[in-house]
Formats: sequence, C-alpha cells, structure tokens
Amino acid sequence: RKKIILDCDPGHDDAVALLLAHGNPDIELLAVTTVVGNQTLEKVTRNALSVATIAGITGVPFAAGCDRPLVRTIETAPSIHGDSGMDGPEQPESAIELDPRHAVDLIIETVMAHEPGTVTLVPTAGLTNIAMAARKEPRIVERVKEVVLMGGGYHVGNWSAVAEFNIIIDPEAAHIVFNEKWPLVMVGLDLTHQALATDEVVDRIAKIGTKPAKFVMELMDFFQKTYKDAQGFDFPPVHDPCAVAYVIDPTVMTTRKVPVDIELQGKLTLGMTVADFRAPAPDDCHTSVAVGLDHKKFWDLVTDAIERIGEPT
Ligand SMILES: Nc1ccc([C@@H]2N[C@H](CO)[C@@H](O)[C@H]2O)cc1
Ligand SMILES: [Ca+2]
Repeated sequence: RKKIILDCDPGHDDAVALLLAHGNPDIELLAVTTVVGNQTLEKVTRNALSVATIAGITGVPFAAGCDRPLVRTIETAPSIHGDSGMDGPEQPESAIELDPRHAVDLIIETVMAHEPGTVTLVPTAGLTNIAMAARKEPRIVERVKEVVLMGGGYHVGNWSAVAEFNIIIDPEAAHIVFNEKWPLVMVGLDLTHQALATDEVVDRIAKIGTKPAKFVMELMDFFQKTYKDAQGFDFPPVHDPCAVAYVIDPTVMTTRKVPVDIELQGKLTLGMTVADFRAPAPDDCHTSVAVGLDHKKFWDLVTDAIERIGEPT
C-alpha cells in the first residue's frame, strides 16, 4: 500500500481528498495535518475532525500546524468555502482528539519513522507546514518518496490572473518546497479544472445512499453555488482529490517533466508557478506538472472509495 501524509485545509475538496485517501484500499493514511488556508487554522482543523467523524477514521493522528504564512498576512477563501470553511452540510460534533504535537513535528516524526523512500507527502493547501518541516529537519527531503501537491497552474490562475490560491497565500513557503530536490508532482489548476463534479457525478454519489455520500452531496451542492457565483463555473472543480488519485494510480493523469519555480518579486506575477516547457528538460529536473485527467477513472476512484467507507456511524 502507498503510505501518505495528507496536509490540508478543509475545504470542500480537501474533505473529498480525505475520504478518497481513507476509503481507497491502496492508500495507508499515516497522518493528517492541517494548516491555515481556506479558513483559519482553528476552523479547518475543526472541519478535518468533522470529516474524520463522518467517515469513521480511527487510529490516524490528526495534528494542527501553522496558523499563518511564513511572511505574509493571512488570506482565507470564504467566497468559495463559506465562513466555516466547509459550509453546506450540518457539522457533527467531533469526539476525535487532536494529536498534541504540532503538525510540523508529526510530519517529521512520521517520515523519519518509516523506511526511506516509502512516505509520500500530499499537500492540498498552502505549503507553510511543508516548508517548515523541510527547514526544521532537512533529512526529510531525501527520505520522502515524493511530494504530490495540489497547487499552482502552468497556464491558469484563480487567486490572481496567473497565481493559484495554495501558492499565493504563502509564496515563500512554496518557493522552499519547489526548490528542495525531492521529486515533486504539481497537480495544478490546468489539471484540476478538468475534475468537474457534473450532475452525472453527483447523481452517482447520491445513489450510494450512505451518510458519507449525503455529506459529499451537501458539500458539492454548496461548492457548485459558490463556484458559479464567484468564478462562473457551471460545475465545481474538485481539486484536492486529484493529488490523492495520482498517488493511487498515476495513469489517472498525464504529466510532463518540466522545471518549475515560484515568482516572489513580480507585481503582477507574485505566486506564479513558472513552468519551463522548452525542450529538453534538464536531466536533474525533479519537478513534473499534471496535464490531462482521465475523468472517468478519477470519479470511479472517488465513488468507489465512498462506497467502501459504507456507514461507519
Ligand atoms: N477559489 C478557490 C480558492 C481556494 C481553493 C482551495 N485551494 C486549492 C485550489 O485553488 C484547493 O486546495 C482548494 O481547497 C479553491 C477555490
Ligand atoms: Ca485545499
């Protein structure tokens, strides 16, 4: 099974990523960590524990991490995720206790406790925790199997004309993460804007008929409304589970090996993930970007995972 640490900011799509990681039999979820992003750290952490309660996730440590970016001020996304960060469904009170460790320490300890080259980091939020972990314990960089992150976009932005939210809210952290020499797959908006929760997809999920399926339905209903109002999409792109799907089955998408770096100075381009498609890619290129999604294979993975979760509570 593939061992992963999910670093997230639930977030409607983070919640689906967590359900996919929990429900898919090929994934061993070693730890879940939260970071400020879609909403404040307190809110996204509460949301993560709510999802764990609904999905019946036990025996997996959940730890909260950084409550603000490395340098800049906090910027959240209530226009998309609402005031709670996961508006739409009723939120259960969670009985799950947070791990007392800081997320950065949980990430470091988990990576160092497993064989080199066996743990994949799956960030689906700003990269503050990941950058801090690499600075506090540089040995994790060569020990991690790979970083598969939802973030960025080589031709698409959503928080500025050319920058994606997870990158631009902490561009200094992203610069650190993209410039460490670990293998890194950027699952950016170019890919995730193909992962639309169409009516057909939502109907498939509704037919599962369990509480977790109903929870996802209510998430998608809210997400569809805000994505329509805020970004003019007919259906919401469910970004974060695309990163988990790649870890499960890399054939779910095509990728290109290209150098990527993060703009830190540009007035118009701050936070842009600049990908250099000029051929040939340097031999020591450690970054790839996701290009084309197999939509059916992706949604098959998501609906299968929700079915496997069943009715845990
Ligand atoms: N408009 C908007 C802003 C932030 C996000 C969150 N950031 C990433 C997509 O930009 C995902 O991880 C998602 O949780 C999605 C839409
Ligand atoms: Ca997210």
